[in-house]
Amino acid sequence: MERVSSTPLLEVRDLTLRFGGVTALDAVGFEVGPGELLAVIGPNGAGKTSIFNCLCGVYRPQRGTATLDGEPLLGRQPAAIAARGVARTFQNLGLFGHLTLVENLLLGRHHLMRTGFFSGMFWWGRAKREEITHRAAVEEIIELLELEPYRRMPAGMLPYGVAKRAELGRALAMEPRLLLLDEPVAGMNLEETEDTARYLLEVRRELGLAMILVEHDMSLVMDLADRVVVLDFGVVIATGEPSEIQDDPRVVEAYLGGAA
Ligand SMILES: Nc1ncnc2c1ncn2[C@@H]1O[C@H](COP(=O)(O)OP(=O)(O)OP(=O)(O)O)[C@@H](O)[C@H]1O
Repeated sequence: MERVSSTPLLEVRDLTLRFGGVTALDAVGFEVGPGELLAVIGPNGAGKTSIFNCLCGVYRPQRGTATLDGEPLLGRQPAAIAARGVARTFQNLGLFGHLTLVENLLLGRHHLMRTGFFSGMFWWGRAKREEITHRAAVEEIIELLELEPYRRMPAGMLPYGVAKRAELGRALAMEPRLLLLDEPVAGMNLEETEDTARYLLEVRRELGLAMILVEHDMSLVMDLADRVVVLDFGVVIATGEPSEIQDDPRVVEAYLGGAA
C-alpha cells in the first residue's frame, strides 16, 4: 500500500525506558504519517502500552525523542500533551460512569474551552455561544459513531461494546491530531469487533486522523493497518506492511516463543 505522506506527523527515535533492571523499551524508533494507521503488536509484556505511556507523558523515558509535527512531546505533562493533539483510548475505559454520554464527550473537550465557570457567569453571551459550538461538535461525533440512542444514558450503564465506542468518541471529542487506540476490541465478541473496525474506518475516512493501534486481535490489525511495528522484549524486531510482517520469520518466532 502507498504511504500517505513522506513527512511524518509523529517521529519517535531511540525511545528507551527502564524500570529498575527491566528494559521495557530499548531504542525504539518509528514514524506515523498524516492519516496513517500504524499498528504496534507484540507478545504480552513486549512494551506496547509503555510506548503509549511515554507518548502521553505518564512515563518519563530515560532516553529518546518523540516529536509531533516537529514539536517535542516528551518531558511535558499529560494535559499539555493532550492539548497538543494526542488523544488516547484506554483498555479499561476512561469514562465517568455517573455522567451521561454527552457529558463525557463534553468533558473530552475541556481543554478546548476558553470560558471558565466565573467568566461564564459574567460573560454569559460568549459562554453561551461557546457551549453551543462544543455541543454541536459533540453531536457530530455522536452521529458519526451512531450513538444517538445512548446520549442521555449514564456511561456506567452502557452495554460494553457501546461503552468502548463512547470511549472512542471521548477521545475524538478532543479533536486530536494523533489518536492512540489501546486494544479497542479487547473483550468484544465477533460482531462487536466487526462493528468497531467499521467505525474506525469511518473515523479515518471522515476525519483523516493518524492513529496508532495496539491490539492483540491479528485479523483486525491485518485489515486496518497501513504498516505494523513488531515489538519483542522492548525491541523493534520488524516494521512493514501487514503482508510483509505476516511471513517474517522473526515475527513468527516471537509469537511462537510467547505462546510456548
Ligand atoms: N509501572 C511499571 N513498573 C514496573 N515495570 C513495568 C511498569 N510498566 C511496565 N512495566 C514492565 O515493562 C514491560 C513492558 O510492559 P508493557 O505493559 O508496556 O507491555 P505490553 O506489550 O503492553 O503488554 P500487554 O500486551 O500484556 O499489555 C513489562 O516487563 C512490564 O512488566
